[in-house]
Amino acid sequence: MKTGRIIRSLSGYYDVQLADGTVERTRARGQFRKSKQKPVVGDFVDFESENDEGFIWQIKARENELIRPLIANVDLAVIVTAVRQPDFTNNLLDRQLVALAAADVQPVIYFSKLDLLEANQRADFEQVVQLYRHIGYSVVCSDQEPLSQLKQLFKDKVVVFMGQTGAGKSTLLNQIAPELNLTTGEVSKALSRGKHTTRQVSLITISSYEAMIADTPGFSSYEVFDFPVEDLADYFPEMAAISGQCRFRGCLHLNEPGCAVKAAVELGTIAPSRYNDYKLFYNLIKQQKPRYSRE
Ligand SMILES: Nc1nc2c(ncn2[C@@H]2O[C@H](COP(=O)(O)OP(=O)(O)OP(=O)(O)O)[C@@H](O)[C@H]2O)c(=O)[nH]1
Ligand SMILES: [Zn+2]
Repeated sequence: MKTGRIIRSLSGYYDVQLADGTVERTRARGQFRKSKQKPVVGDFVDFESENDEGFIWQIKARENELIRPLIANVDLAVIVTAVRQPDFTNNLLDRQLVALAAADVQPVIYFSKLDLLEANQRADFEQVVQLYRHIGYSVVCSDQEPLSQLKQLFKDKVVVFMGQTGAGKSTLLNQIAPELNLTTGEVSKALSRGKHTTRQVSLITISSYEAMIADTPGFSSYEVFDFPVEDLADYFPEMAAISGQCRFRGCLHLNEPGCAVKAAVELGTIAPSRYNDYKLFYNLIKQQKPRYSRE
């Protein structure tokens, strides 16, 4: 029996990479389908394979799992966020941060197109950069030697890229891995194929970064929030850090007296934009059809 990580799946076959870097082809047992457990790219599996034939016998427990693209055990997600074309909005970035936190995937914020800002606009935008850094997020700016910073963050990690169309995902990926040769400036083929066909994500080793990169972008802003509304504050790190100081356990930080979060907003230690997005997302989740109940 061998153990490795699935890096690609193609019509019933899986390419599994072993610790020494070699790749072997194998298949999933029929039994997985019956139990609704299906191996996905990123999974660690025990398998057998000889001359490209054999079976996966066991899927190891997953650290996390993204649905679009379907991939398991992701270490980092780079949220590519343009400051212009399209214009930056806190809402979109916070949405993606919340979605990643709910999926238990560590985010990296990458601000692209900073070169399009005039000097005074760039100085103003630094407040946004500092706001997110202060919360504790890793923030990389396109005009501050981004590649060397990303290199440090990516080491030994499995990385997925996400972000709005036109945000600059392909452009950034081309800088990191020119060998991928992605088309930019239009809906790039390599990155968008996943939306319309059954083509699956592959994990590609980028040796100069000592990292593996998913060649299909991750979910973007249009996700519904797929968790109970009571969990929302957990996904705002600066709120989660102080919610224990609220007078009431289970405080939703809306109208409750003695709310430490609201006090922090008034003091300015929590940014109004973040708290507004919290309230906005709270209402959005409330309006969604209830898929979770806590009874
Ligand atoms: N000035 C400037 N333009 C950029 C930057 N990054 C990307 N662009 C441009 O923005 C446009 C969109 O970039 P892409 O890399 O194709 O964006 P994408 O996120 O891959 O877009 P989709 O493939 O539609 O998802 C292209 O014309 C790029 O040349 C940047 O840092 N500065
Ligand atoms: Zn509270």
